[in-house]
Amino acid sequence: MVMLKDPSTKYRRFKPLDIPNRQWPSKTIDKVPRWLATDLRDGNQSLVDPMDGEQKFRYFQMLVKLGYKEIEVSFPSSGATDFDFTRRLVTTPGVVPDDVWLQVLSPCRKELIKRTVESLKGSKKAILHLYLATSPCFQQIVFGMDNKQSKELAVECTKYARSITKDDPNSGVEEWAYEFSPETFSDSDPEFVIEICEAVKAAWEPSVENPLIFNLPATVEMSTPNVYADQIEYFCRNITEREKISVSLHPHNDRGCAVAAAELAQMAGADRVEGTLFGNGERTGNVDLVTLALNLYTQGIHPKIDFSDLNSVIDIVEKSNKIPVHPRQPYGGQLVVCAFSGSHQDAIKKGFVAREKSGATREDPWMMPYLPLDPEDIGRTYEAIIRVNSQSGKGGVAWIIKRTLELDLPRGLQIAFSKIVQRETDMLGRELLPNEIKDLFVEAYHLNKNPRFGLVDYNISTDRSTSPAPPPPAQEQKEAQQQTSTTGNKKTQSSRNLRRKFEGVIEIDGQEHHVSGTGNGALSALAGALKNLGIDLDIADYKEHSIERRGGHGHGGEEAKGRDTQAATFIECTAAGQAQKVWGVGIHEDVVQSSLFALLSAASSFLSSRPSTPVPFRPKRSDTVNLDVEGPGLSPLRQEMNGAPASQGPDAVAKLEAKVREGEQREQVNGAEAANGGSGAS
Ligand SMILES: CC(=O)SCCNC(=O)CCNC(=O)[C@H](O)C(C)(C)COP(=O)(O)OP(=O)(O)OC[C@H]1O[C@@H](n2cnc3c(N)ncnc32)[C@H](O)[C@@H]1OP(=O)(O)O
Ligand SMILES: CC(C)C(=O)C(=O)O
Repeated sequence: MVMLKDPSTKYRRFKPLDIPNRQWPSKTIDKVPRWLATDLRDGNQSLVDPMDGEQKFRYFQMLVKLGYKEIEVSFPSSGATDFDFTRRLVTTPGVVPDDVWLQVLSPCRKELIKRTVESLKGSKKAILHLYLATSPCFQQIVFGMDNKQSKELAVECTKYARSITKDDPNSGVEEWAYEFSPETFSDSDPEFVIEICEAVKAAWEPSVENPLIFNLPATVEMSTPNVYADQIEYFCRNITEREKISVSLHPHNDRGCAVAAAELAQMAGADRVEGTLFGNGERTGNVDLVTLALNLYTQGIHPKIDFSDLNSVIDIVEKSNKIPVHPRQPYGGQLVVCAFSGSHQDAIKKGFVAREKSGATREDPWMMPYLPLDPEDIGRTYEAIIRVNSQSGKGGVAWIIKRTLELDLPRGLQIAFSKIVQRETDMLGRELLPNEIKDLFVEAYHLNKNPRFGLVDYNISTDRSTSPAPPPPAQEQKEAQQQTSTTGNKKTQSSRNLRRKFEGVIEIDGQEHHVSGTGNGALSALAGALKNLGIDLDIADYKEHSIERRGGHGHGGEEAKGRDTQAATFIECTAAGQAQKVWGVGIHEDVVQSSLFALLSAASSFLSSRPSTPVPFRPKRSDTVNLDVEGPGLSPLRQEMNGAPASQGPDAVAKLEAKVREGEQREQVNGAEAANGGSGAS
């Protein structure tokens, strides 16, 4: 079987209504309709496994909690489950609030109407809902009835219903309302719909205070939504005693336009909408009440339904229906507050940064690229907004780091880290979760543990052996402003433009060593010390900001307790004479220490980026070595390391590594000798 070449022979084009002076296109929706949730009836009847009493009960309680005041709870004549459930609602004290209407559905069959009415005995507010098909297709095929017979049956059943409900003082219900649905309204002759509804109205005799509900279902959605709106406008204009009528919509979603149909039809004059949460229902479903409500909300109209915790609603709906909410479902779908693609993430991130900077409160106007609704308003978190896969760019990655670690990465570091993330997503072939990205960052920039270097102790002092320094480069101006003489965390004010001396103990690959170096500030003094180790790094970029955090990362895995302020430092280094750039990150309560950590982080990355390269020089444990002074026999090796670009190829690197290992072995022998009573001098 294939699609027809000419489908017009089989499918007739829908003939639109001729109402040339239609008003609805220039109307707007400016009020909340009456909502009727039919999840427990129309939704339930379409499930593979309809809900049991317990599931219906829990679902009902959720609908009440959300704020629905009219709930179609069952088709009581269908069997014990629905009948007993209705009885349970009516007879369990406190379950149905006084302002909530229980609605039940019955076909136009007297014995079924009677049973239906019985199920409500004892309730406060009840809506009896009868339906009868009015479209020629249904009349002819299903019922074998013409218009006249349909009208007679509708009137007869309405009169019967009236006699056992509002006209019966012993009905056992405090307040009755009546709803009639000309089923397949969307495919019915509009004039006949008016005719049958006038007859039903006359049989029921509604009042302004207690209007009759004419529910006009698109039982099957058969046309574009504007046609449905025309049909509704036609009905609203032509039905008499409009003030005694509540015009209700019941759109199904066969063409995927149920939401649009419901919205245009409200513009056309409807007062009430029937639907289900997330659109469960026959075939393609009923109109989605969540979308309708939140569409209103994002137009500044509170829908009177509280979706503040949409996730728990989804949870109950999915468990009860045994159907997952589609990841792309408007508002509720898992993916609808997420952006994977780089340019979307970038725009959203910029949007949030701008909002934060402007000091906007939660109530202030929402202006956010790609996000029509503030996810927080429906209980969804910002963390979920940006998700990272191989389509993502630096903006999204930076956003995740901002949210998880409170770090504002400089642009260059964003680019560098996003390459690391990209490599990982390409390798894994899947999305990376925020925590995985955070862990990747912590590992890449050694926030928990620097694999090669550890700052054990240090002292920054004025280097009195040298003359005042020339004007400092960018990062050192920053250092100069800090101008601290620091021992551990203690700082004292010092004079400007004096050279600094770093003296300290650095752990290198597990062994502690005394090192020293000088520079225009603490950072460059450490850089000087590293240079003496053969790691010649120039600082090309330096950024720093403070972070207020509760707990979180510190170097060496220390957890900061309580709320405290820390400094985050980002340093980009170039290896002298090479194009290679590496970033280092440091976090510490002390700003100087934070920058020293950042440099050691960069140094570690620099070495690690050169495969299997050990630290060029490894003095013995406990040796005190002033590396400002060239150690005997060290210089050639160090020079080789400095001068050996990674591009020299594996052979060159291997040779170099062999030399280094030889040197290490020599040192170990020396160390053993020293331990056995040697002088320990290098
Ligand atoms: C558009 C809608 O969603 S309408 C709601 C549909 N929901 C349900 O049907 C769920 C509950 N239904 C049921 O439990 C059963 O179908 C019952 C109890 C209503 C009827 O069961 P049965 O008597 O076994 O009939 P069955 O289901 O086989 O067929 C439906 C019958 O009702 C008739 N019928 C259908 N709609 C209506 C109506 N609105 N008014 C009167 N009769 C109707 C059909 O013509 C058919 O009659 P027939 O047996 O004389 O041909
Ligand atoms: C009973 C009616 C309202 C119905 O469910 C429909 O037409 O879809």
